[in-house]
Amino acid sequence: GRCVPATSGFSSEKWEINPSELTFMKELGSGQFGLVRLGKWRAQHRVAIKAIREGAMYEEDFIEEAKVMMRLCHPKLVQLYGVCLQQRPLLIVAEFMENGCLLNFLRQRSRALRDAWLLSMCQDVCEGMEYLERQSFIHRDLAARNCLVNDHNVVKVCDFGMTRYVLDNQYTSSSGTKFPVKWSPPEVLHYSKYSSKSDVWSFGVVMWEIYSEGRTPFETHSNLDVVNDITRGVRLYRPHRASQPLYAIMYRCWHEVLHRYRWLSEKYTF
Ligand SMILES: CCC(=O)Nc1cccc(Nc2nc(Nc3ccc(OCCOC)cc3)ncc2F)c1
Repeated sequence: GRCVPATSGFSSEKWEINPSELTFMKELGSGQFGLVRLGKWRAQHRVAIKAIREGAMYEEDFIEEAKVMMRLCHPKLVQLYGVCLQQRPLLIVAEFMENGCLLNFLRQRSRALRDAWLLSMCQDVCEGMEYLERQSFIHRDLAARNCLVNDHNVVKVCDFGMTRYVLDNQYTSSSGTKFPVKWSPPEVLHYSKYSSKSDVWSFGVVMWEIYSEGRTPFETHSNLDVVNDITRGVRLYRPHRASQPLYAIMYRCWHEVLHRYRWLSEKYTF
C-alpha cells in the first residue's frame, strides 16, 4: 500500500504538508529536536507533529534527506508523513503512536508485560531494522528511547538516520556527554564506523533494555568506563527475565564486528 495516507501530496512537493491542514492538540513531550504535539491532519488523521527547535538541526540537509526517508515504509517503522518547510519552526509530521516511547512504556508497564510480549517487542524492532538494512539505511541511534508503541502494543522504530542532522556536538562526537556510548560497538567508539552491523549491536542493547524492563545499560558506569570495558570484552549481564537462549541472541549482537551477524544473513530464530 501507499506509505502515506491518500491525502498526501496536496502541496507543491510530495513530501511537503500544508500547515493550514494541521490542527495542534496536546503536548506529547520532548523528542530529540524539541517539542512534539498530537495533531490532526485534515481534521481526521491523528498525527505527531515535531517542531524543530531553532539551531537544533542542519535543516537544509534534513530537507534533502526527507525525500529519501518518506520512501522508507514498513509496518515496524514510525511512518514519516511529510514536512512543513514554508515557515519556522520546521515541522515534521509523523505517524502517531498512542502508547508513547518504548523506554517509558517499559518502565511504567513492564511488570504487567508477560514474556510473550517482551519477545514480540524484540521481533517488532528486529523486523523494522531488517527492513532498514534491506534498504541500505543505517539507523545510527537505535535505542528503546527511539522506539514507540501504538495502541496494539506494536513497537516501531523511530528517528532513523536523524543523528546526522543534530547540531549539538555533545550528541554527535563520541566523546560528547550525550553520545549513546552504551548503545555503540567498538568500531563506532574508536573509528566512527557506522554500518548495519553497528545497528545490530544496538539492537542487542535494545533487547537487553526490553528484558531489563527499561533499566539503563551499565547503569552504575560512566561512559568512559563503558568504552574501556567494552574494548576489553566486558558485556552486559543476562537480564533476569531473559532465558539463556535469548541472552545468547543478544550476546551474539555484541561480538567484534567481524564475527557479528548481519540482519539478513542470520535470521534471528525467535
Ligand atoms: C523517551 C523518549 C520520548 O519520550 N520521546 C518522545 C516524546 C514525545 C513524543 C515523541 N514522538 C512521538 N510520540 C508519539 N506518541 C506519544 C504518545 C504518548 C506520549 O505520552 C507522553 C506522556 O506520557 C505520560 C508520548 C508520545 N507518536 C509519534 C511520535 F513521533 C517522542
